[in-house]
Formats: sequence, C-alpha cells, structure tokens
Amino acid sequence: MIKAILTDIEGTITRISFVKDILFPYAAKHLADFVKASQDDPQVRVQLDAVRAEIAQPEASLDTVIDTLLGWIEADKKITPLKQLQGLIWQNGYQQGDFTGHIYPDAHAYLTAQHQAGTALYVYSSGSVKAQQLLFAHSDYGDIRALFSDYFDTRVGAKQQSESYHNIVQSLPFEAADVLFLSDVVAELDAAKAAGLQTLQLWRDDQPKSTHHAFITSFEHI
Ligand SMILES: CSCCC(=O)C(=O)COP(=O)(O)O
Ligand SMILES: [Mg+2]
Repeated sequence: MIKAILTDIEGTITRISFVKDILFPYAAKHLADFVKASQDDPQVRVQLDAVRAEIAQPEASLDTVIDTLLGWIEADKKITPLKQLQGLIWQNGYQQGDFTGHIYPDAHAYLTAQHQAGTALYVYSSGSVKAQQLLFAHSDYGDIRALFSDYFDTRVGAKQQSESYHNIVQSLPFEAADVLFLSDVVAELDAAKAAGLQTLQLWRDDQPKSTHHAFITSFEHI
C-alpha cells in the first residue's frame, strides 16, 4: 500500500529543458555578480568556503571559486554548495517574473489528486530546498507549495546512494515499504529500492529506460 510519495523534480514532474535551458543559464549569467555582491552574507560565505573545501584549496581566490562554480554548472554537477547558491540566484529571476516553474500538466493533476486523497507528498531533488520551494511558489499553476509536506535535498546525501533514502524515511512517519519514489533516473530508483522504497520511473525526454522498475510515460497512465 502506498501511504506517501517521494518525488524527484527534474525529468519527473518538471521538463528537463526548463532546468537545463532556463535555470542553469540564468544561474551562470548572474553567478559572478551575485557572488561578488553577496560574499560577506553569512549564508553565501558558508557556501563559498564549502567550494574551497571541495577543491581542497582553503585559500582559493574568489575568482577561482567563481570559475569552479561555472565549471560545475556546465558539467551539471550536483555538488551541494553549487545547488545552494543556485537557489539564492534563481530567487531574483522568479521574483522579477523572468520565468515560472515548469510543471507537467499530468504531474500537476496527479499530485493534486493524491494530495486530496490524503497521500502525503514529499520532494527529493538535487536542487536545494530553497530552489524547490521557489519553483513551486512560482509554478505555472501558481503557488502549489501546500501540496507538499516536506522537502529534501543533497544535504541528506546524494540521490544515487541508498543511505540518503534511509535518512529521508527515518524522518517520516511511514515505513520505507509504504513510500513510492518517483524519478526519471534509473540509478536513483535503484538506490531507493535498495532502501526498501517502492519505485516508479517517469520515462520522458528520451532518458534511459529501466529494465527492472515499473515505468510510465505520463501520470495519465498510472
Ligand atoms: C529544484 S529546481 C532545480 C533543479 C536542479 O537544480 C537539479 O539539479 C535537478 O535535479 P533533480 O534531482 O530534480 O533531477
Ligand atoms: Mg530527475
């Protein structure tokens, strides 16, 4: 029985091209100015120091940190300080109306119906919790944050490690077997399954298809 749903964002309920072609370029374009202007803000400084720790250069200059972050955006690295900073940068874009958070219509209909039916909905994305909440607060369907009971990001661990799913389930009032994890990425589904969760792949956008997880191409087919 499914009592709760844990959903990925990009590729599952949000189109990959929204993240790759709109959000990531926006962060790359504004990153240097944002970091230079905000480097003394404690919530930014802690992330800049985390970049220096990640590259094992505690004295790295701000320019080195910026170049490192831009390289990580280009390579789509899911490294926590980058993801935390992206959330802060996207805030301006959402607030100025430069873009709205893409949600597939079938995903919106499914999540709304599940919420109304009493299923608890949770989010687990490599995007920071702040980035997740911004996307849902400024979505194509308006503010849909009320659908979700809680949000998780890479601070609980990487999405391809089963330990991360153990960590999430430990904080929920459900057994792992009662939680359905939705994702487009097979390695994430493998990790969730190893932690005892049920799994379902959203096979959209020509992502590699699973041979060992149930899959659908749209929530209309669930
Ligand atoms: C939360 S919106 C930004 C998404 C993002 O930055 C990302 O890396 C997407 O990763 P996901 O785990 O949602 O596939
Ligand atoms: Mg995904």
